[in-house]
Amino acid sequence: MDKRYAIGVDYGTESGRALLVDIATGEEIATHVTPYPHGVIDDALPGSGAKLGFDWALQHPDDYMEVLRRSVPEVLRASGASPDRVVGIGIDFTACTMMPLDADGTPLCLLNEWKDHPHSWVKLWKHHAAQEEASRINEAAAARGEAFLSRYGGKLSSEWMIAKAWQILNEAPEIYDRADTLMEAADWVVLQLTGALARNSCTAGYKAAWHKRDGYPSEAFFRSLDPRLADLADTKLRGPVLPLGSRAGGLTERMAGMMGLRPGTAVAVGNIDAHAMVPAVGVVSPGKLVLAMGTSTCHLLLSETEALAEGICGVAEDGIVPGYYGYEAGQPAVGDLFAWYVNEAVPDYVKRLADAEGIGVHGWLEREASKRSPGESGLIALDWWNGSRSVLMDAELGGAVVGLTLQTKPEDLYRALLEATAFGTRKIIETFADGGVAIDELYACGGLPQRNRLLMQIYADVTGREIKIAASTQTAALGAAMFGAVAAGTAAGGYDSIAEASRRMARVREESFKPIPANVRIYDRLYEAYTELHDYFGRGASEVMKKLKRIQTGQA
Ligand SMILES: Nc1ncnc2c1ncn2[C@@H]1O[C@H](COP(=O)(O)OP(=O)(O)O)[C@@H](O)[C@H]1O
Ligand SMILES: O=C(CO)[C@@H](O)[C@@H](O)COP(=O)(O)O
Repeated sequence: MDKRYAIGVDYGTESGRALLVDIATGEEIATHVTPYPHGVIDDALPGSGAKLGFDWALQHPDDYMEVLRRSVPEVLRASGASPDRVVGIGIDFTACTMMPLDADGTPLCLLNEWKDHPHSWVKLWKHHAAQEEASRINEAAAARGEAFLSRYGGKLSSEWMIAKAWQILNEAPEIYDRADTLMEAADWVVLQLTGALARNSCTAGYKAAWHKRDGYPSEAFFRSLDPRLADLADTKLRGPVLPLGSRAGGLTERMAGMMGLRPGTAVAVGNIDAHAMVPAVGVVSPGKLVLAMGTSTCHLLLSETEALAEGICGVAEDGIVPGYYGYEAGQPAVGDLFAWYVNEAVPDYVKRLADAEGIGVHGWLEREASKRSPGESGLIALDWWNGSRSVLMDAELGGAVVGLTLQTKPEDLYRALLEATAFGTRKIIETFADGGVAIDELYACGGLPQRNRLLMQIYADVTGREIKIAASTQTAALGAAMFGAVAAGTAAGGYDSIAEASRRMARVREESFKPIPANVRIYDRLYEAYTELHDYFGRGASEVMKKLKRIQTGQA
């Protein structure tokens, strides 16, 4: 029988990758990565050099097109697959990564008139400069007893659509007025591919407070924030919201020509990167927590019921796999935290030793830290280098390391940072359980599980649970490809459900990480210390982290 393929395009924080997959077996035939030419723009705008404010993070929309221009033709070339055999294409994206568009769907930052204004650019998920708006949204929603708030653990994040939209309105009303729509980058790329405006239920549900039955928050709520926001849902956020796996449309002639694919090839609605990974590790039923571990970690879980637990970032019906409530929690700095240490704080001698051995700084630190046993360093750290996105949901919190002495070594600190992220994950698991959301099994995917064995053993020891690892090293792109096959449907050579696609295409590795009882006992005690610090700095006993932030940003 002739082979059939799907292409998944995964848009990460620093780069995008295309993956061509055999849909009968899940075999990954070819992959290609395109680093974003402009990277993360957090200092000054390209072109004008206009300086950006504190906590800003932008991207260039043409970088997303560059991934399609380079990586898709490259996977076709490398695989030798005929475009006729590609049944569907799906994409996944970081989120909320959003931008203002004009009526033609052109990002305002690509128009001469607006290109020098920071608010016309794509705001990346980790743009944290809308915290003031987020705090006011949360106060207003709590005061009005808005039902949507409890679906987001009691707080909407500064990373999300409404806070970012309001920041644009507050700081650049002329850009807000000029924007015909505000759109997730995931939906914008689908719009480019198909010409169809089709928002997806995943980003809408998790990032724009949209609900399958109730829609967006009410006009009255938006009006209570600011009368100018009253019609936000009907104007800037308008457009159909379609369930995951829906066919947004077919590839336009122009895009098909650009990528070397067949016009009309099915294109799935967009998806969030972490959420796309769930079916790609074979998880399409409740009780299995998926840790999508990369720059950040997202924790994803399916459930038959809607429980409004404290630890969640969001719960959305059909938000991950249609037919279930999907829960999301997250830690916004994990790989990024380790990267910070390696890039900003590791002494030169470590770099020299690692270079001499040709093993890379992470590899050297992992090896040396593995020689330590739990608790030996006397250190404990809080993992909030990029704020807290779950349980506390507070972007103004910062990191901390307690127990430093003159004997502390770089590998001790590195290990303390790995452990801090594991404690943060345990805190999320326990908060879910306390809120009535059962977790029976742990699965890990993303870039980190294959890169750092010590990290995964620490996670098994700290959580006291076995951790199964995805067989695929590009789980998000694989998930996106699966949704591409579902968008095609069996009639066009794909699948009719993501559960079926997952059964055929997803696998976990034979090897898993199992807890070591002696380590579990020590980590139980260290976790008590973590919880003490977590509650002290995070629940109001000490305002010192906020005080520092106020001094840093020049507030009273
Ligand atoms: N050996 C390692 N140990 C721990 N972290 C690592 C290691 N190698 C790379 N990283 C971190 O992994 C992150 C990238 O993860 P990846 O899943 O590839 O990217 P993304 O989340 O952007 O899709 C970076 O933050 C990097 O610092
Ligand atoms: O916020 C989400 C998912 O909800 C992610 O897109 C965001 O944390 C970015 O994830 P990465 O770690 O860069 O893949």
